[in-house]
Amino acid sequence: MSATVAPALETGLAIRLEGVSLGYGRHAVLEDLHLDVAPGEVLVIVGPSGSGKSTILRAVAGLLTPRAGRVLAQGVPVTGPSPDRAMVFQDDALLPWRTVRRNVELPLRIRGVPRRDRGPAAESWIARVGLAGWEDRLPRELSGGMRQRVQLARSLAAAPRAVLMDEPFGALDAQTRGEMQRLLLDVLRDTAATVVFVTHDVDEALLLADRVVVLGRGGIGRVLPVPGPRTPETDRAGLRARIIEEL
Ligand SMILES: Nc1ncnc2c1ncn2[C@@H]1O[C@H](COP(=O)(O)OP(=O)(O)OP(=O)(O)O)[C@@H](O)[C@H]1O
Repeated sequence: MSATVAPALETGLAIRLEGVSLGYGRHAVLEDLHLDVAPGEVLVIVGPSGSGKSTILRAVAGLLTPRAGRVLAQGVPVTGPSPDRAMVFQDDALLPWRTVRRNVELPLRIRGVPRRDRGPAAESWIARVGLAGWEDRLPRELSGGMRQRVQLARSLAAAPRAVLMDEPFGALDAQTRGEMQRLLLDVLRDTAATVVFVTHDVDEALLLADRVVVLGRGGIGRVLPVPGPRTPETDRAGLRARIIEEL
């Protein structure tokens, strides 16, 4: 009898900030942050411009080394970027000379997925974000909303264990933004990834989050659980008022 070993299911990353202080050169931005993000959780950091939201995300991504404390991913200190932690930016971060397909294939290549498997995997994600038929276009031929769809496909194609999203819909018009929020909720249902999402829009935070972290002038303020279900219809007026009070 041959024993078969089931492959380990990929789960979301547990992320922990342990007494983390962040800054640039002599400029201190945030001191002594403590935060736990559970595997598979959607944690949204909301705060005004300049409060340090992107700075926290950069530290989790491994793009900024803490001045003190540690960022841990699954208990292991983060020392640099990893394909396990995909980033999605507000600005279009696609490679302009690569087609949609070749942009989405990129993380698959980095992950070591064989060439023959990259195309089908990329195509399925491109279809998933509603861009079937656009595979061979260049980013400049797409609208801003379409480019963010490609970024979303690219970030999820290689099944990262965490997705770090920095105001990904900030530059979009209200209607496109609403479409992208619904798309994100939809695709996240099929992944186990932990999501850390940064926004200054309280309504966006309440729509997407399992928990909202309020980043105010004194650093991390309250961490508030958001009641489900995650639909635009759920009334979260009381919570909204509390968050705005904290900001
Ligand atoms: N590369 C950098 N060098 C020096 N200072 C920086 C750098 N990036 C950000 N800062 C400073 O760090 C602070 C926090 O910036 P950060 O971009 O994290 O804020 P934010 O909350 O994401 O703001 P926004 O919503 O406007 O993007 C600000 O005072 C900013 O000027």
